[in-house]
Amino acid sequence: MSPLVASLNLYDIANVKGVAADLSHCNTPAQVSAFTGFAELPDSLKNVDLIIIPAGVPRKPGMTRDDLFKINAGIVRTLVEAAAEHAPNAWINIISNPVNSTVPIAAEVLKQKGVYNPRKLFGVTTLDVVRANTFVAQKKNLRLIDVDVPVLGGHAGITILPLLSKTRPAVEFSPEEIEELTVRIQNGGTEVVEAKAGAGSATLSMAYAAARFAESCIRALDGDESVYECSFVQSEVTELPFFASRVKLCKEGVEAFINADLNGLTDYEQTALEALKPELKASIEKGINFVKQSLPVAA
Ligand SMILES: NC(=O)C1=CN([C@@H]2O[C@H](COP(=O)(O)OP(=O)(O)OC[C@H]3O[C@@H](n4cnc5c(N)ncnc54)[C@H](O)[C@@H]3O)[C@@H](O)[C@H]2O)C=CC1
Ligand SMILES: O=C([O-])CC(=O)C(=O)O
Repeated sequence: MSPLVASLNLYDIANVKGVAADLSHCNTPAQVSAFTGFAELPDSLKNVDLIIIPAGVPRKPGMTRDDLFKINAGIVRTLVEAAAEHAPNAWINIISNPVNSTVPIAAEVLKQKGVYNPRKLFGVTTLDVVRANTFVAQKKNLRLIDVDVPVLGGHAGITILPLLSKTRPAVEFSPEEIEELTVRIQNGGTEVVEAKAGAGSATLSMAYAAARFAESCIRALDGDESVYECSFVQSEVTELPFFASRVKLCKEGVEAFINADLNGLTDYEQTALEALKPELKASIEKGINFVKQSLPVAA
């Protein structure tokens, strides 16, 4: 199989090139194409295997990701409707914020279209893992390539739950370091939004994260049986219907949840997990209700 990757409105030309370049070392002849809208998808690409959706407005200083809902909810709904029609079997990677709501929106749209496969719908939270690995490596003078920190929950503020106690290789952190690192990881996106002072949010680091996640999807599609990533997916690891956790990927999408990550949490992590649930639940419900309460799009 030769997985094809269709990407809708990737951030900008530089990022399209960044994703394409990063994917070029895959063993599979992956192709990356950018379209100005999925309706324009050429016939020859109708059966793409992977669709990446980063379309939508970014934050400005002072905004939360949820402030983007008003505009981005409709954009994601429209693109997923088109994806359902043109490539109903494709895996979908949702980057557009607020991910905590846009993934449930996508799921509802796919359900309405009768093509929902929860194993193939992913919210891209890879940037949280990239940040966690980077900050821990810097703090502990480790080689970045050696560090792996699972980040669970969702993709906004306190819903981002880095499990520092599960860092590989095993690392000791003081309570002060845990607090400092957790807050820095949770606020990484906001830090960039403020530094860019109105010129957008994280762009190149997101392109890197999108490329990493897309490459993992392609490897799994191609039969690699050792692919693990954190992602915001339909989930049963907590009582919430969607939750980011480490998942094992296979040709058919999510193969298994790595539930073990939630065993033996520290008191700090357990408290943070309980604290994030009401916000994440509300964001999920907001997305679901947006689709359920919308008038059907005229045929
Ligand atoms: N999941 C994550 O970790 C991250 C998510 N993001 C999110 O990605 C989204 C895009 O951010 P940037 O690339 O920085 O913004 P940008 O403004 O640079 O690019 C947005 C793209 O969306 C397209 N677009 C706008 N309205 C559209 C519509 N109605 N239909 C189709 N395409 C449309 C634009 O043409 C443009 O190509 C934002 O929602 C941002 O919050 C950004 C960084 C990290
Ligand atoms: O913070 C934002 O608005 C963009 C984003 O999701 C991130 O950088 O993690």
